[in-house]
Amino acid sequence: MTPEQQILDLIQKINYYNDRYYQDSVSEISDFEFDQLLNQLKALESQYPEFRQSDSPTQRVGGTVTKSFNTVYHRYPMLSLDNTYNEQELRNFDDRVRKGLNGEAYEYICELKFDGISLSFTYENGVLVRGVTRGDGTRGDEITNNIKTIRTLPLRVKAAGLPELFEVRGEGFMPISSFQKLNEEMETLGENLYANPRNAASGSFKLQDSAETARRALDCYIYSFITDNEVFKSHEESLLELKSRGFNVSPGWRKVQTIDEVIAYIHAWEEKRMTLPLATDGIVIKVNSFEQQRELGFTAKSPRWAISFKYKAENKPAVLRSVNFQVGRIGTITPVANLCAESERMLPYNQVRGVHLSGTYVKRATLHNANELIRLGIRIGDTVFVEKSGEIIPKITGVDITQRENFLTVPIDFPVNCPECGSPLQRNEGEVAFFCPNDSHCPPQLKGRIEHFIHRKAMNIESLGEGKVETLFDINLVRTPADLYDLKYESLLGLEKNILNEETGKIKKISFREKTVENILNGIALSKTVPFKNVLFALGIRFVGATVAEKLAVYFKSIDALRTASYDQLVAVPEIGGRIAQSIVSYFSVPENQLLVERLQRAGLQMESDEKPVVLESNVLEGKTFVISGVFENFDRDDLKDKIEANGGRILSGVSGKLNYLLAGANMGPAKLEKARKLGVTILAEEEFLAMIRNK
Ligand SMILES: NC(=O)c1ccc[n+]([C@@H]2O[C@H](COP(=O)([O-])OP(=O)(O)OC[C@H]3O[C@@H](n4cnc5c(N)ncnc54)[C@H](O)[C@@H]3O)[C@@H](O)[C@H]2O)c1
Ligand SMILES: [Zn+2]
Repeated sequence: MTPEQQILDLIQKINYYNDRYYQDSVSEISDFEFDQLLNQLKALESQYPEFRQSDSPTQRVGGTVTKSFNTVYHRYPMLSLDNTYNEQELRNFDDRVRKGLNGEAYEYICELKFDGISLSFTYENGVLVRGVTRGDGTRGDEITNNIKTIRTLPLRVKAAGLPELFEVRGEGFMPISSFQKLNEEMETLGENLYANPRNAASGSFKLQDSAETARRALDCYIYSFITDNEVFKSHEESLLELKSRGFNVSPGWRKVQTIDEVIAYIHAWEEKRMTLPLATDGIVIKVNSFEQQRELGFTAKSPRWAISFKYKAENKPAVLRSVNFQVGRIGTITPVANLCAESERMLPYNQVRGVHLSGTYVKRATLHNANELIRLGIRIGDTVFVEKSGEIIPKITGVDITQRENFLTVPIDFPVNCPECGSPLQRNEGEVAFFCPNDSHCPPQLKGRIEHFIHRKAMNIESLGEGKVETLFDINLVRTPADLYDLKYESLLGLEKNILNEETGKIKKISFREKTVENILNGIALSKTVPFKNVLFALGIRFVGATVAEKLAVYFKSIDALRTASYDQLVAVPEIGGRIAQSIVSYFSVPENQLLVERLQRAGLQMESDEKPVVLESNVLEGKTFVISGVFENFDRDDLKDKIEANGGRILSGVSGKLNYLLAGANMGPAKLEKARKLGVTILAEEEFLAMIRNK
C-alpha cells in the first residue's frame, strides 16, 4: 500500500469506529486499539503532510448530531482531550506547557476522567434551560428532557453573583450498579447488552422516551464553568464555587505543582478508582490558571492546556479450569469460562478465589460462542490472558502458548446436545450461536419465557420479580405464562425458597407472605388490561421485539388474524421481513404455543387492538415539521396529530429553529408563541391548516 492509500484506509476505519461509538453506542474494538489507529494516522500525516485530508479524524471531534433531536449550536465549542497512555508523553506535555508559558510558574489540577458522555448545561438567571450533547463539537443534540432526569443536577441555583447566562459542563454517566441492572433487564428481554457503562450512558441519554431515561438512573459530575466574562481566576476557584452552589462536583480532584506530583496522583488512583461507584478510564490534567489557559490556547480538536492520561486495561494470566455451557431464555448456548489464578492451579475449584483484576476477583468470563473458542484457540488447562473491557466485564484476550509445554491441556468439546434437556443443538445459517430448539420443554427456556412475560415492558407484573418466578417454577406451580392466571391465594401463601447467587456466594431468602401474595395476585389481575401489543411482545416470539409487536398489533388487530396469517401475508406488512415472518409462522404451528394462546385468551387478556394504523391520505406535508399547541375547534390534539402524519408531516416535541409550523389553537402559552415568532417559525391557525391539507 502506498502511504496515501494507508492514510485513506485508516481514515475509513477510524470513521467507521467513530460512527459505531458515537451514534450506535457500540465499541467494536477497545479504546486502546482505537487510539493506536489514531496514532498511526497522526504519524503518517506528519511524515507525509501532502496527503493529509482536511477532514481527517485527527483534526476534529469524533461525534455527530442525530436526526432524532433538535440540533443546537454550542456557544463555546466542546472539544476533545488529547490523550496518552504513558508517562514520558505526559512529561513531554509538561515541557510544552512550560515553553508555552515562557517560564511563568504554573499549577495543575488533576481530576479523575469519568467514562460517560460530555454534556453541556445552560442556565439563565439561575434556571436550567437546556442540556446538549457534545455532538461534533460545534453542534450537539438538545436532550433537555432527558438531562432533567439527573437527580443531582440542580434545576435552579442561587443566581446572586453569577452572570445572567452561564454554562456548566460535565460528564453524564451510568453508575455501575445501574449498568448491571440494565444489562440484566436487556438479557431478559432478549436485547443486545451494552459492553460498558459508557456505551449504556450514551444510549440512555439519547432515548426518545424520557421516562425510560429516568428509570435508568443516570448521573453527572460537573467539572467546568463557562461564561462570556471571567468570574473566576482559576479552575480551582470555579470547582469550589460550583460545589458551593450545589453542583455535583466529584471530590477526588487535587491541585499540584509539578508533573511528578501528577504522576503520583495517577499511581494513587490506579487501583483505588476500582472502588468508585462509576467507571473511570484515566486522569485529566488541566493548567489551573484561566489566564494561562488562554495563553496556551487550542488546537482544532483539543485544548493545549490539558491532557488525559488513560489507564491501559490491566491484563493478567489465568488458568482455564473448565467451560460451562449456559442455556439462555431463547435457547442460545453461551460458553462461559471458569478461571483461577496461576497459583491456584492445583486447588479444588470450590476453593479458588480467582484472578485479581481491576479491583475484584474474577472467576468467570463469557466466551460468547463457538466461533470465539475457535478464534482464541484455547484448551482446558491453558494459561490465558484476561482483562476487563471497560474495566467491568471480564474477557479472555488470548492464550499463552508457551505454557503448553508445562501443563496438560485438553481440547474443549462444544456440546452436541443441550446440557439442560438433551436435545440435539442447532445453528441457523449465517448465525454464530448454537441453540436448543426444544423451546416447549427446555427448563431455562420455559423459565426465561415467564420472566420475559412478566417484564415491565410486556405484561408488567412487577410484583412477581426477583426470584419469585424461579420459586414458582421450581416447585412446578408455574411452568408456562398461562399458569399465572390459575394461581390461588392458598397455594401461594407461605411458600419459601433460598436462592444462592453463584457470583457472590450470598443466599437470598424468598418468602410469600400475605402482603406479597396480595400484590402478586393484584398484579396478575391488572395485567388483563395491558394492551394487545404488549401481550404480543410478552409471548416472546423470536425476533418479535416491542416495536415489531406494535406494528403487528396495529396491522392485524387481533391474535386470531395474526395466528392464521400466512408467510406471504406477513411479509406484505411494511417493515416485516422474511426472518420475522418465518419465526411467527413457526411459533403458531407449535401445539404448545397454540394451547398457551388459547389459555391466555380464556383468562381474559387483551387479544385485540383498537389502534389505528397511519393511512397515508396525501404527501402535501412531506418534509414539514409541526408543533401543536392550545385547543382546537374541529379536532382534539390526537386527531390533529394523526391528520398531520396521514398527510406526510412530522410532529416535533418543541419549538426550535428547525421547526416549520406552529399550529396554534386557543389558549396557547404566550411564551411558546413568542419563541416561535423570534425564531421565524410560521404560525398557523386551525383554518389555515385545514386549507393546506384540502389543497392536496
Ligand atoms: N472503542 C471504539 O471503537 C472507540 C471509537 C471512538 C472513540 N473511542 C474512544 O473515545 C476517545 C475519544 O473520545 P473523546 O473525544 O470523547 O475523548 P476522550 O473521551 O478521550 O476525552 C474527552 C472527554 O473526556 C471527558 N471527561 C471525563 N472526565 C473529565 C474531566 N474530569 N474533565 C474534562 N473532561 C472529562 C469529557 O467528556 C471530554 O469530552 C478515543 O480516545 C477512544 O478511546 C473509542
Ligand atoms: Zn434444551
